Amino acid sequence: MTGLAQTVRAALGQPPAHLGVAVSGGGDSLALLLLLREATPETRLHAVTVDHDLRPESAEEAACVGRICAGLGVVHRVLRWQGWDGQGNLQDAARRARYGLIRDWARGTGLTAVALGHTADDQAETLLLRLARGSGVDGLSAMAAQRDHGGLAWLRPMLTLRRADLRLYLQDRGQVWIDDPSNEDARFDRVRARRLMEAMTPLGLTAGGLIATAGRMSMAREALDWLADHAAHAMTPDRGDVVVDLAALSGFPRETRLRLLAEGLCYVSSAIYRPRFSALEAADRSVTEGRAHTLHGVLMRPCKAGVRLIREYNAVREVRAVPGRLWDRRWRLKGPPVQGLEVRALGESGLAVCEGWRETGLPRESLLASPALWAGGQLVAAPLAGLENGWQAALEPVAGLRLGKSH
Ligand SMILES: Nc1ncnc2c1ncn2[C@@H]1O[C@H](COP(=O)(O)OP(=O)(O)OP(=O)(O)O)[C@@H](O)[C@H]1O
Repeated sequence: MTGLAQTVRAALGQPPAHLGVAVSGGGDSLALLLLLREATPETRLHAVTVDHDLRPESAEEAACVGRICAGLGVVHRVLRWQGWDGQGNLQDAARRARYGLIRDWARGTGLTAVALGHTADDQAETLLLRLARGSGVDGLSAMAAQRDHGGLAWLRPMLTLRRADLRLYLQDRGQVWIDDPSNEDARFDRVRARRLMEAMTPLGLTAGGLIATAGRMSMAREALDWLADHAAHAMTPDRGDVVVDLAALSGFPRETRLRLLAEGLCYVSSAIYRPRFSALEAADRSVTEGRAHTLHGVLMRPCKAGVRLIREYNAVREVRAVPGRLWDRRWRLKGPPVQGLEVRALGESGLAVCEGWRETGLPRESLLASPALWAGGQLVAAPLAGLENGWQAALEPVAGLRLGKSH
């Protein structure tokens, strides 16, 4: 077995019997395919290519990956992106769509893990781009060799391998790869970062050095996570809100408090991304001085115990869902099957109908932004405000939060 294949094998640990491999046809992911074949002969590989249909050649390129796979005896599937809806940034939309398509395909195929071809060079470029954004320890940390998300294990077994070595490996085997012209397009930050790195080498600022930094940042992140775990008792979820005991957090470093605050905000707003560090610092200043603050769609209101994090009514005023489906990405109302009902925020008009709301012990602001069931303008149920009518509100916080886990 070659040295590269040994590294891949070691990074995989115990490889599954069936493994998905995301192959764009570029040098990195083709090397991944060949290395996995060499490193894990007992594993059955299932290759997949997403055709983003953004360039005229893309369909032929996907078919070319199919031919390479056929030559290697590996099953291959092409998934086609249905196109961009014009929202946000095209690159980002394509990337999200790619992960979504691969996830659905993997689940449908019965796979539990998918391997990706990220390399040490990708890590170094990412670190450079994050530095430009002023990222902290989390953003500067190395990518994880395994990340569990969406019911799948996403494996990156080539994180310590260099792109140039992978190219040599392919050349030695006479294996050609597809050069995506966007890899040379200086409109993309990543391409500029790659070029910049070459220019910085004489300064001693090399990919190797950046990767070492990313590795140390990962260790620092582990330490900070450990501290946050030990301070998490100061954050008590309460029916969708979070009550922060500021006194219990007082002995902890500021970073720990900010980390937990960010997590509390994500828990309440069901946001996947954390607020910007500078915004978080401003919010922390306000609440420690006993002032209310609004951030990330969350109202931070002083209370007896410290601060209560409450979903901001304005952020959910327009949010609607069919009963049984997720509302505000975290609440699910469950009840008898009835046609023509809709989930919306309770709001002022709804709260006026809930006579017993004070007995719930929840503040008015929390109830205004709580999920309620409506038949047109008629309130049918508001479980959090004490009007149940056979309906229950179940909370499903976004995955991966410490608060969701510990309570
Ligand atoms: N069109 C594609 N079809 C299948 N797999 C792909 C495709 N594009 C990328 N991949 C997979 O993703 C890996 C990383 O590629 P790339 O860095 O371009 O993607 P990214 O998803 O934008 O990266 P990141 O996750 O770092 O943002 C590739 O090595 C390959 O395994």
